[in-house]
Amino acid sequence: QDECTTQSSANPHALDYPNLISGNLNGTTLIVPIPLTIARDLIPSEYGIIEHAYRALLPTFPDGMYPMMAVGVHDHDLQFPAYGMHPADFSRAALEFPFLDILGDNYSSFRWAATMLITAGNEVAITGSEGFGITVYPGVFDPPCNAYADVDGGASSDGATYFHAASHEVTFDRFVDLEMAPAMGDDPYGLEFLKNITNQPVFANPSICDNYQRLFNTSLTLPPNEPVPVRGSVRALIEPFEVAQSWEDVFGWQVSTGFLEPPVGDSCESLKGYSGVWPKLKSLTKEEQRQFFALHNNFPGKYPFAGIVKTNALPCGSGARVGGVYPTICRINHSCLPNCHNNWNEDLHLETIHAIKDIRAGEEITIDYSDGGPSDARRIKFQQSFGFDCHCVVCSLPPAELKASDDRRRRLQALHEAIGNPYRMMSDPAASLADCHALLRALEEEYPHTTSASVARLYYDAFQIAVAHGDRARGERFAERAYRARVVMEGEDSPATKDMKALSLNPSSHSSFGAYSMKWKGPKKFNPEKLNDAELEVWLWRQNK
Ligand SMILES: C[S@@+](CC[C@H](N)C(=O)[O-])C[C@H]1O[C@@H](n2cnc3c(N)ncnc32)[C@H](O)[C@@H]1O
Repeated sequence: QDECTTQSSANPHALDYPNLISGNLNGTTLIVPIPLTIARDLIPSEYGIIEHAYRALLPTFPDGMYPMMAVGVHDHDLQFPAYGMHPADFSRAALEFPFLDILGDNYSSFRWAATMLITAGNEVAITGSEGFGITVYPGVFDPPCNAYADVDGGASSDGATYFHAASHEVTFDRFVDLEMAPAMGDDPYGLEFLKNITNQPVFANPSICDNYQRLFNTSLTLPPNEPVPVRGSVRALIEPFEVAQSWEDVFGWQVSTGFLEPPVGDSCESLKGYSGVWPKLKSLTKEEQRQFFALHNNFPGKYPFAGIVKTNALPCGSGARVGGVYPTICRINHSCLPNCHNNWNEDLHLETIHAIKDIRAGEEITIDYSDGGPSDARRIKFQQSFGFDCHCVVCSLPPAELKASDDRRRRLQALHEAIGNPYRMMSDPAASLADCHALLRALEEEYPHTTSASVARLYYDAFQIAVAHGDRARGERFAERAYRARVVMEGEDSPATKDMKALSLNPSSHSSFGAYSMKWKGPKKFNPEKLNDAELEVWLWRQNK
C-alpha cells in the first residue's frame, strides 16, 4: 500500500478539530431498494425500522421497499493532531442499514453496519472497527488505494468507474463489487438524502455508537470535486446476506467529503434525536455548542436539541421551512407591540434586526413572533408553536382595553383581506385605495409611530392599485413610501428594499402597469412637488379622478 498513489485531496480541516480524528472520505454510496419484508428478516428484530423517516425524505420511494446502502469508500489523509497521529489510508466496503430505531422512540435514526471489508494489514482501522463490535474481513481492494477507478483506464466514454473489494483470507469468499457511471441528470435520491443517511450515528451493536460525521461544507465538496449522482450495479456476498446477491440499475452518489470521528464511541442513547441537523451541531466549536445549549428551551426532556430549535429558530424567509438559531438574537423576546423587526436577508444570508420605532435607552428590544390577530388566536399560536403564554404589554392590558385592542386587530385583518381581493382592485379601485388609507390610520392607532411590515405592504398594495389603473404619479409616491418603510424594517441592502427602490424610480416598469385600465392616467404636466404636506395627502388618497 505504501506505493499507492491516490487521487483524493488532502484533509483540509485537521487543525480545526485537533481532538477528533479527521480525514477525507472519498467513495460511493449506492441506495439499493430491497423489500421491507426482507429487510425485516435481515435486521435483528429488536431494532425497529422507521419507515416514516425515509418516506418523509423520499415520498415517492416504492411502496413496500426499504433503502439499503452499498458503500465502497477510501479513507485518506487521516489525522489526529492532539496525539500527533497520522494513520495510514485504508479502504472499506459494506452493506449498511439506515433508519433503525434502537432507542424505541420511533424518531431517532441509526445506521446498522455490523460487517465490513477493510484493507488487510491496516491494524489501526481493523482493531478500531472491531472495538465498535464490527466483524471485519481483512480485504484486498481494486483499486488498492483510491475511491474508485476508471473502467478501461478511462477509455470508457460514459465515465464508468468500479470499486471491488474481496476478503483476503482464502477461506472466506466475501466480496462487495460496485460498478457505476454518472447518472446524467437522473438523481432520484437528492444530496440531502445522502447527507441524512451518511450522518446517522452508526452502530454494530447498540451498546456503543460511532458518532462519525461527514462534513458537506469543506473545500473537498467544492468544484471540481462536487458530488456526482451515479447509477450502477452492486454484487455482494457479505453479512447479513448468506448467499451472493446482485442488484442492477441502482442510484446513489460519488462524493469526497471531510469527516470527523471521536476517538472513542458514544453511548447510542446520547446521540438520540437525530433529524439531519445534529451532526452539524456536533461539528461546531465547543464554545458554539455551549452557546447553543445555553439557549432557552420550553420543551425540556427527551429531545433537548429539538426543544431548543423549536423554542428559538427564526424562519429563513417568510414561510420558509428552514430556520436559523443564533446565539444573540434568539434572546430577543416577543411583544405584540414590538419595537424591532426581524428579517432574513437572502442576499447577505443573515438574519437582521432593525428598529421600527424610536427606542428609549434601557427599553427592552422586542420582535413579533406572531402574525398578529386578536389575543385569543395569538394565545393559541404561542402555546402550540412555542409553548409559552405571552406577558407583553398588550396581552397584559386590563380586559376592557384588551378588548378594544382585539377589535382594532380584527378590523386590521378585515382591511388586509379586503385589500388583497384582486377583483375589487380591478372593479372598484377607489374603494380598495380607501381601505389602504383606512388601514394606515388603524395601524397608527394600534401600533403608534411604528413602521411595521403592514405599513410597507399597504403602500405596495396602494402602488399596485394606482399603476394597474395607469396612475404613474401616485404609483411613484406609493412605491417610494413602501421603499422607505422597507429601509426601516430591513435596511437598504435587503432584496425587497432594492426591488421597491427600482419600482419607485420606474413605476411603469411594473408588470401590472395599466393592466386593469388607464382611467387614472393623470395629466402629464401635474407636479405633486408643488403641494404642501396636507395637500399632498389629499391628492395621494383621493378616490375620484
Ligand atoms: C427565543 S426565546 C427568547 C429568549 C428567552 N426569553 C431567553 O431568556 O433566552 C423565546 C422564549 O422566551 C419566552 N418569551 C419570549 N417572549 C415572551 C413573552 N412576550 N411573554 C412570555 N414569555 C416570552 C418564552 O418562553 C419563549 O418561548
